[in-house]
Amino acid sequence: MEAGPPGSSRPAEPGPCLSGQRGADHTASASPQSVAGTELGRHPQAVAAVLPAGGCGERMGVPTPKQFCPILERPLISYTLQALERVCWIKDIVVAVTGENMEVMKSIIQKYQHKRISLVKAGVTRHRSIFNGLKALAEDQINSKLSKPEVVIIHDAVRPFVEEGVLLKVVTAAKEHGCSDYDLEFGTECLQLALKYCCTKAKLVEGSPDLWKVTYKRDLYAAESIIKERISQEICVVMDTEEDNKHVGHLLEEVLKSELNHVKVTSEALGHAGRHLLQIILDQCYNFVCVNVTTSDFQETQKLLSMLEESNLCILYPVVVVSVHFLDFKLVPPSQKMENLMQIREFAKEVKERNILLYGLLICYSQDDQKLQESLRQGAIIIASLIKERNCGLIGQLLIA
Ligand SMILES: Nc1ccn([C@@H]2O[C@H](COP(=O)(O)OP(=O)(O)OP(=O)(O)O)[C@@H](O)[C@H]2O)c(=O)n1
Ligand SMILES: O=P(O)(O)OC[C@@H](O)[C@@H](O)[C@@H](O)CO
Repeated sequence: MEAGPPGSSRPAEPGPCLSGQRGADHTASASPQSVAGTELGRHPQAVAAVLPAGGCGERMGVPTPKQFCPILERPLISYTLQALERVCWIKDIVVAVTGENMEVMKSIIQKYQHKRISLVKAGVTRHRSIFNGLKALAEDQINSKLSKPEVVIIHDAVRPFVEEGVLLKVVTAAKEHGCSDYDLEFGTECLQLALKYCCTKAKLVEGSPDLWKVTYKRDLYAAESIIKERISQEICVVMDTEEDNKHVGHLLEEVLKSELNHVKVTSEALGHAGRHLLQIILDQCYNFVCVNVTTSDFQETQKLLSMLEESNLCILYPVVVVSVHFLDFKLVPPSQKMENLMQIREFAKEVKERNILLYGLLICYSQDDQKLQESLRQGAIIIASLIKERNCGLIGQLLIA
């Protein structure tokens, strides 16, 4: 990622920050540095980004260019766009794609509801693709919806984990710094190009370890693991009753808390028309454990699924729902219960279309405290693994603890 001015060597005067956009995704870029209140807040507009996305990904060794390779069924470039567009002071994002991938790119923008994106034709080299993006930003076209920026961030479309803090550092450096021997020594290609041919002053700023580029196939697996980890940090246990503290769902919640001590476990009842739960959904919790005890088999789970389907939560990431059912195997033979629970396969197939991964979990409810604890612990381990793996092949399966 580099910052440079489009056809001008004036220092940056970046735009105001309206940080904390509604619905902005916290998992995309969990930057601890909020830009609000920094110097960016004092200046009008002026930052744009150019994303070169016109390569063919030869080193990846697959037919699909790597920027369009799916991670959790969503193209890699969509994660990069998400990371950039949640930075409110970047006014325009110009993406350079090849003519043959223009329609693919348009459909990605539409499907994942990306905003502030313009497309230009890529060139035969990365630098030419960037140049085309810069030209679009520099042009004086009457109908152009692009505002002329004073600083342009150049960011590879295949670096999905860029954070607001590092973007801010780059933009500030573009504004403030000159060029040093150190920068020359450790310059990247773009930087060297700028130094050799432009009168632009340049500064190399330190990035974060997450800024690596997806280059080889193994990088796709690494990116997928990082994304899965980010969306697995919170679990909401949904109870089918509000008052009962001895509810077995609370016991499960306690066990989940002790088994998964790095994960935030909260609980919520579906009462009050699910208002609190709705807030949890809006706050982007991607994992739900729905405990069905006092109501009939899938009543609560179905209510939760409807709420999730109505929300926009599932557009960007697959949401995991584990429908938990308790059964005293000594009193009721599992086969009897199974018959009803088998419906889960149909539900799971339906909601998969909406990016919800539904799993079933039958926990042995023993009158013996020790045995019950053991089943709950086993249940918690299964839940943890379903959430961590997000395995589509296991949807609709009824697992037994
Ligand atoms: N003619 C090109 C070549 C590359 N890029 C983009 O530049 C970024 C970084 O380049 P690189 O990792 O080298 O991508 P590829 O050229 O696709 O990969 P490879 O070198 O393995 O073919 C990528 O987002 C890539 O799409 C581009 O916009 N136009
Ligand atoms: O070394 P690679 O060819 O993988 O990538 C080189 C460049 O595309 C990349 O590092 C730019 O982001 C910096 O100018």
